[in-house]
Amino acid sequence: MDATSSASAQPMIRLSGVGKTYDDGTVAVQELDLEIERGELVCLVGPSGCGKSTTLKMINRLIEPTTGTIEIDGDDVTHQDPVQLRRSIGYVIQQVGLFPHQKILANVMTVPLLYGESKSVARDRARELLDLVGLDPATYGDRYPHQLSGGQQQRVGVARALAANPPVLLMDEPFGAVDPVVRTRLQDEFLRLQDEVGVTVVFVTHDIDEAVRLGDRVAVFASGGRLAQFDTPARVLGRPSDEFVAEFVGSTSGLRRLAVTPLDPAHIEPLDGVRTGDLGAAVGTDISLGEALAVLLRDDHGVVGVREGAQFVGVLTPNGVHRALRAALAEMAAEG
Ligand SMILES: Nc1ncnc2c1ncn2[C@@H]1O[C@H](COP(=O)(O)OP(=O)(O)OP(=O)(O)O)[C@@H](O)[C@H]1O
Repeated sequence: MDATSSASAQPMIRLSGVGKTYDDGTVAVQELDLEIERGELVCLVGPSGCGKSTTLKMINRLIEPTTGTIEIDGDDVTHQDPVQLRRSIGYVIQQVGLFPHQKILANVMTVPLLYGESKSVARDRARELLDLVGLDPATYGDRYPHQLSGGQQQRVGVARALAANPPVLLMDEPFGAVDPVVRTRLQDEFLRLQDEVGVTVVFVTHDIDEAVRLGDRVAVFASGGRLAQFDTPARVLGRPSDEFVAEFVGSTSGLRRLAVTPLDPAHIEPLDGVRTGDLGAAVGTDISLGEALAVLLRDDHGVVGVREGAQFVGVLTPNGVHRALRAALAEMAAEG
């Protein structure tokens, strides 16, 4: 095995036996073991005060653990210079922390400049990043932070955190302060962006809907910093590991689970005889069952086109979706 393959075989972030007891005796995190793969998006979720933020801040050493070790890409973070470490890890928080007296472009440029890039390289990089987060640099670059909406400021925060090309991005309730509609849009955009950039993300939220929507895996914390379950969204919702998780994910977990259950292609029906011009809405083949149901309910045509790229490959009908729902619900019931 060469150096590259052994490096990529290990998790990007590994917490082993990590604990934090604050000076006043508060146990914020207990004996935490967590391994996060390269390119994975892991959500830490749980009720207020269960140790999510403390865990996140131990990864970039804003807080020192009392016990255990934390490795990033195989290197123990406690052996690294904290300032250097923090520069190499992106960090996005709810209070974006943009410099109020600097224009947006200058705000994003700070990071490449800090790394010793020339002004012109830093400016190009900042423009590219603003574009990446969906803000036209020509429109927004010359504005000051207070001239942007909360959601737009949050995007700038994400752009700035990505400016150093960090392998790891830590996010603490980044979309917590924006209204639900903007929040959903930011979540969608962020998922696309994360896919494109391939960065490993640890994302703190107290909102189970946000966690199952974004996370490849979800770590559910119980109070006292106990990790109650670490699993895929579908399994956390479908097979909670204990009473606490079951209660936390709530009684609507069946519905939530549909949102993370992919539509089985077996339930897409052939196009036979349907003129694509007659189809109202169209969806992709990677749609979730929950979305399929929602689109069908919204659309008055009763038939929704399914596209792969530009090509129509079939249709969704109320019958097909009904069959898919029954199959998925039966599977959930069988899993108990
Ligand atoms: N500096 C501190 N000194 C003492 N106790 C602290 C300190 N910071 C946090 N705590 C306590 O540690 C526990 C975990 O806090 P933490 O902020 O990690 O929780 P959280 O899950 O992120 O909560 P929230 O969702 O409310 O932000 C809480 O009981 C909190 O009161």
